[in-house]
Amino acid sequence: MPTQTLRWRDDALILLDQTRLPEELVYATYRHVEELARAIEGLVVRGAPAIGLAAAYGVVVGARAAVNCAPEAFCRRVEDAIARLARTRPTAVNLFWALDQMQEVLAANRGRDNHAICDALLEAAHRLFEEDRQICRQIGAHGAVLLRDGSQVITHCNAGGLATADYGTALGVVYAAQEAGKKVAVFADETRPLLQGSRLTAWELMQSGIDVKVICDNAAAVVLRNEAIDCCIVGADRIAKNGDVANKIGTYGLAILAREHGVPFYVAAPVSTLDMALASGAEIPIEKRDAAEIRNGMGKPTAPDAVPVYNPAFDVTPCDLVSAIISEKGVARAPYEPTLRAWVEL
Ligand SMILES: CSC[C@H]1O[C@H](OP(=O)(O)O)[C@H](O)[C@@H]1O
Repeated sequence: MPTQTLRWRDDALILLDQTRLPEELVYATYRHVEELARAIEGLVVRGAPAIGLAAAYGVVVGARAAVNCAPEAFCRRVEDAIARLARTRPTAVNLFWALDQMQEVLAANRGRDNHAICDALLEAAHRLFEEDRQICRQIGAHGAVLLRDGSQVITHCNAGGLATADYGTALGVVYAAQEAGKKVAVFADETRPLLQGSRLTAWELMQSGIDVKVICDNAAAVVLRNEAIDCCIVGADRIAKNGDVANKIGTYGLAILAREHGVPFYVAAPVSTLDMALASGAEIPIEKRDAAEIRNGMGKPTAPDAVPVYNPAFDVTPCDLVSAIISEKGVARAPYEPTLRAWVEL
């Protein structure tokens, strides 16, 4: 993964602007919480782990902007930053998990001077970033054993280095298999309406020299029918304790197609994507996004401008369609709850 999704430099958060890919490699600098919040809402940075990391650094941005306030006002401003970042996107639980980590650091350092609190918050954000890099590689290692040399896989959306600190979750499995000497060919669903597959996954895999073909989302059925597909592998934004998986819209349909064709359907995600407070996927909040994303697909009219639109950004794949869940702790198979609980408690 030759480019960095996000990095902290000169007291600011630098984001690769993923809305400009694949045509342009543009980095943007964020020193204000509101600007960063809008960047998360606009998918400048996207992908469950990357959203969490951007928000963690966003708390540091907010703290530094308030460092000259009186202590109580400073802490209020930091908590306001956390609250604003928590309102950006509702589905990826990693966002709330990361913000909770930052809230704990603030609470543990109350009473210290503002600069010391800023330093503690920055140290925590860096720790989360480095942990994510390691976790993605652990997920990759666990998942790579599921792929044979010469595997053909279908992915959906982008769960690669662009969705994480780097390396990725679903694509991390592909990278790890390739590093283990196994040749892997990827069919990347374009993933309407925002085309994270054709714009981001294809770009990322080509940068890494991995065999990739882009397919229309509605071609996945015939690819599963006509090609020797070994598995489907996707990321996740939130996994309920029974193993139901919220992921990019279209994932549920791909899982049904995989089952119809007798192809394993794997989900790769860090433990921070588990939401053990939810009994099932029915309780996962699904982000509804603006109609313009469908009416003006990536910038040009593709539907009447007054046509009503239904644009859920995610769907839920029932656990019975999931062949295995791969995390940094290992590979879980149904029934999922006991293993997921052990992963969270380990
Ligand atoms: C590694 S999690 C990536 C996950 O996030 C994507 O959603 P979005 O691009 O809207 O942030 C998609 O659901 C991916 O599977």
